[in-house]
Amino acid sequence: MQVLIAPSAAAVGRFAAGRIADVVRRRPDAVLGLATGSSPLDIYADLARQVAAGELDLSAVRAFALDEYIGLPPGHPQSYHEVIDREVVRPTGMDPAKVRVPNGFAEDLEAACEEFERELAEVGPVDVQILGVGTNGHIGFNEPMSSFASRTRVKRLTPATRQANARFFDSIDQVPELCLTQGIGTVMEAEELLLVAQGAAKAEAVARMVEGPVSSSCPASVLQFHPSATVIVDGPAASRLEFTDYYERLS
Ligand SMILES: N[C@@H]1[C@@H](O)[C@H](O)[C@@H](COP(=O)(O)O)O[C@@H]1O
Repeated sequence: MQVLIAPSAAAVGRFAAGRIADVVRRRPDAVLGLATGSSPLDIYADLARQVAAGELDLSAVRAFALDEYIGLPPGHPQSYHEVIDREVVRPTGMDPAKVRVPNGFAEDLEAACEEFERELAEVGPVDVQILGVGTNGHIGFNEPMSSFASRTRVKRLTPATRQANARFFDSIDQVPELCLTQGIGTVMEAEELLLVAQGAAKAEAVARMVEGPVSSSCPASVLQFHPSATVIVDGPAASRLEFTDYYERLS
């Protein structure tokens, strides 16, 4: 695992976007793994800036989102389908026909998970998977105690995650209780994992992920087993790390 400490939250996004842009310049139809949440927003903003400046073309990229709420109607502004469209696809000029989000509104959710996995197997592997980390160490919506072998499936959100995501809704009652998420086994098949975290609220999760034992009590710790995982954090998110001499500081 490579750990990089960036001088600011914005620099985390800029540096991660640079890595992704390099992959797409080498392979214009690269397969990207997209994450939602606040953590990757600076990445998407920087990619959009590069596209607007004519430095990057994302129109041939294929992309798969990590997760989706169950039960939000199509078009709901907080459904991840909408979030990905609004924050990633439209600003960066990706082709919506090449972007897949698990279908949380399917009548048969198991079949929707199988179809998502089938398509990922056909188009994949994912070249670069973008990840954030929850304060409880979750990746995607793989909450603590998720199996490291898990595939795309229905999961129940923990009260802590519903509370953390309530800021995107009018009240916590509106936050769905169930979701679809790529499994940890699914995520680990990506060629490269790029996890970003900013702010002191993530410091403990970052320390457990990077320096703690590999355990499903902190799902993100599985990144220690990935052959090509990079964690990019700002100073506050790095503040609980003990072995900082071993990590690279970006300038
Ligand atoms: N499902 C998402 C994750 O993909 C995200 O990485 C994490 C952290 O969110 P944030 O980046 O907003 O802190 O929790 C959310 O619930």
